[in-house]
Amino acid sequence: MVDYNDLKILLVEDQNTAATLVREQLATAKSFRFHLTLADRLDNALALGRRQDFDVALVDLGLPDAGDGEVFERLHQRYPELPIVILCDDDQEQRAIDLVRSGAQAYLVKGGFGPSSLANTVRYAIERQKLYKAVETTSIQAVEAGARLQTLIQHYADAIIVLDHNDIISFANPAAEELFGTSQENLIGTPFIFPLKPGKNSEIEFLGKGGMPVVVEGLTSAIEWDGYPAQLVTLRNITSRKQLERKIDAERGFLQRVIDGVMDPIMVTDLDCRVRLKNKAAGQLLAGDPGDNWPLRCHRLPDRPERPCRSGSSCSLAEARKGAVSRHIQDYRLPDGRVRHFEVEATPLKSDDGSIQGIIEASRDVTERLLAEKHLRQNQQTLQHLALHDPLTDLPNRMLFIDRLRQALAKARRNDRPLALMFLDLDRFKNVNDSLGHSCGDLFLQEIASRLGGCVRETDTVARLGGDEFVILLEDIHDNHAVSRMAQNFLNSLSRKLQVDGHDLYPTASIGISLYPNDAEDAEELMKCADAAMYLAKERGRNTYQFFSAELKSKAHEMLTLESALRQAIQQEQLRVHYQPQYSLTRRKPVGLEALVRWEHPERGLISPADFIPLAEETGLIIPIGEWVLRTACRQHKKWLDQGMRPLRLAVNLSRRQFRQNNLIEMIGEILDESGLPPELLELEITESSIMNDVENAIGTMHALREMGVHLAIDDFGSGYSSLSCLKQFPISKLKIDQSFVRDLTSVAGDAAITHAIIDLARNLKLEVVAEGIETREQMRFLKKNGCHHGQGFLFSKPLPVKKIAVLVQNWVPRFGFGRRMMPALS
Ligand SMILES: Nc1nc2c(ncn2[C@@H]2O[C@H](COP(=O)(O)O[C@H]3[C@@H](O)[C@H](n4cnc5c(=O)[nH]c(N)nc54)O[C@@H]3COP(=O)(O)O)[C@@H](O)[C@H]2O)c(=O)[nH]1
Repeated sequence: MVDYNDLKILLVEDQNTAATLVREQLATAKSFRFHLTLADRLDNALALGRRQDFDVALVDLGLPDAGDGEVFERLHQRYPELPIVILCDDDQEQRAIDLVRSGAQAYLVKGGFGPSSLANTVRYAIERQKLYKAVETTSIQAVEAGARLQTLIQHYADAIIVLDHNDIISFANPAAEELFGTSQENLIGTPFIFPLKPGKNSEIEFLGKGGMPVVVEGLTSAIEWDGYPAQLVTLRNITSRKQLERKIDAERGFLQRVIDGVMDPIMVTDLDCRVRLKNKAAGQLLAGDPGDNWPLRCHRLPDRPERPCRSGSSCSLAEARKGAVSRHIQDYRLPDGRVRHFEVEATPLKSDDGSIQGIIEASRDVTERLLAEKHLRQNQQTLQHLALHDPLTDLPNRMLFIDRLRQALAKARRNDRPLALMFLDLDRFKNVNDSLGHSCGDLFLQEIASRLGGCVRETDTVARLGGDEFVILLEDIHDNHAVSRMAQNFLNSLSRKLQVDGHDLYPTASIGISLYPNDAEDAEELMKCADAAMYLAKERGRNTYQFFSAELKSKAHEMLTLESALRQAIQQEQLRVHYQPQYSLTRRKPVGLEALVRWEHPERGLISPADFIPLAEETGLIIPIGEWVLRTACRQHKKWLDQGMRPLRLAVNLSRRQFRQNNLIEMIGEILDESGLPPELLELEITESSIMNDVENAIGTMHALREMGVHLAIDDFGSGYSSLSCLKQFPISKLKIDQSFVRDLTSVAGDAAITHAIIDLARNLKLEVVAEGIETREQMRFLKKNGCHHGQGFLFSKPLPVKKIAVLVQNWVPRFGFGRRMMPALS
């Protein structure tokens, strides 16, 4: 700061007079107070300037050690901010003016100024220097700012272009050169042809350097340039960004096409339930889908517009937030109004850091599947019902009954309560079936089922085991009297008149009763006891009921013991086959042999098949026993043939169970093959009841056997219920008159008449006829006289073991009235 109260003035003057004059004039002027320092040489002046800061210097042009103007130049050079006033002579004025142009602030011509003009000039010089300094500082700053702006523009990444009012480029920065691939000189003066909207971002695409497509984002704004209105255009190269965007778009498009190709709806929602991505199928699902306006709220919105989502356990988002995959069934109402069921699998959408961003929902229309499953369930229920119920009466079948019985037993055991089981068998139901036909039989059984159902409490169970067998489970019974009353109720209810197909029927039944815990403790035993009691009821005249008794118990026990002994007998080969000859009553010679099984018990001796065959039939043991008998007899007979015995017909019994055996035909074929016995020498005896049980299947089996060449005979004929119309269809070759008729044919007129009728029937049907159980000559004569072809019985021979029968057959001599000589029977 200049202090005019203590102005420091350097006077550079070599002449004392002139110096004194200056001092005096300054003092006289009194314009300011000053301190004057005199330097008479340039060296001094420069040295003084170094030691002290002067406010102003008055400099004489000529000094002894410096030439014209040199003083100013050196001083100004050394102290450029020091204001200098040149003191010159008249002839030096031009030189002084030059020096003012070179930086001096003012000049005074010696002798030409007074005190005030000197003081004013000093003050003027100081102030001018200050002003100059200020201007200089401002200029420098302006220049620096301009330079910085220039640098920015030069290095700015975006192209900057200035267009004049004719859209001619008047300025372009290096980035513009780079963008357009040409120099600034070329650009300037060139028209700018791209359309840009003022104040708005516009995208322009053109071919840049090397013909490569370039995309720029341009913005234009109005400016003043060199005093004229102009447009400032900035262009940002967004080619890479665009390429990236296009790549992303392409990938997104690809992804979209891929998921659009998936027929099932796929949807990605964010945590705000907004749909971020969806495929075509999902779009079609969303009723009211705003199309391009998506992302829309989550798919549940159409249902519940007031809430973003049906939260709760079924909400996929709730599960996804926990990071779990969830599956649920979701109903969608399609735009056409139909409601379809979708199985939605919701998987959490995770970001790279594992945080959950949203949810991926893949849905599948399972409407048809659910429908099919529903039908399947219904079918299964139906099947299950069918599996557990009797199709004719809709009563529980054996399987369900046993299950209920077991449950009831468990309950009875827990509660320490007795229960009763009734085994009910209709009396002579077979007659109904045979005489009125199966459809009437079915109606009959349905009515019986309904009557039985009407007699029981809800807690009791009535079931049909098959055929004419029913079982009834009575729970929570109080005493035997109550059970008796119930049994009598059943009998009473059944015995009411029943009309079937115009026929009046009066059904009766035999009921066997077993009690828990008195008779047995498990289901199977209870059933056996009731069954045994039912047989007793049958024996005692039918249409009655019987409780299981101790006597029956011991009989049942006996049967059990027999069963296990019979099993052992098979294993230990205690069975034997005996043979009984069959004779031609006219030709008086053996025509056949019947194979009959025997059980050679180690302790009890020979046991009759009548004692074990029924049990074997009941337990199924008849299957291995029957096969063994057939195999043994066929082998034996072949052996006899090989030994030269005359070919006789071998008769083997086929039980009811064997006859229904699945592999019967294969088994017989295999035995014939294996034994080598000609099939025409084998005759299978089938009882009437075996055939009549299931006539249709029986006929099929018989035909198959006939085709093999095997002969068939109906055993015990007359004791069953063969319908004559059926008989015609049977491919049989023989009827065997039941021995019950033969036994009394000479004494009971009815038996003789039946026997006669059977023989006539056989003749009419062109069948052979054989009478069994012939014990007397009278019987034989009667039969022979009435045209019976063959006979079998103790009169000729009892069934004999292998060795004896062979002797008998080989040494056969007619007797017993066949011939003249009478011989005792060989047995
Ligand atoms: N499924 C099979 N059943 C068989 C088999 N072996 C025998 N049986 C059947 O057992 C029942 C009893 O047989 P069995 O004690 O052998 O009695 C037979 C003869 O001994 C007996 N018979 C023969 N002649 C007379 C006689 O003059 N008087 C008289 N009281 N009995 C006599 O008849 C039985 C033969 O019967 P059938 O078979 O009907 O011709 C019996 O039902 C056998 O069928 C076998 O291996 N499998």
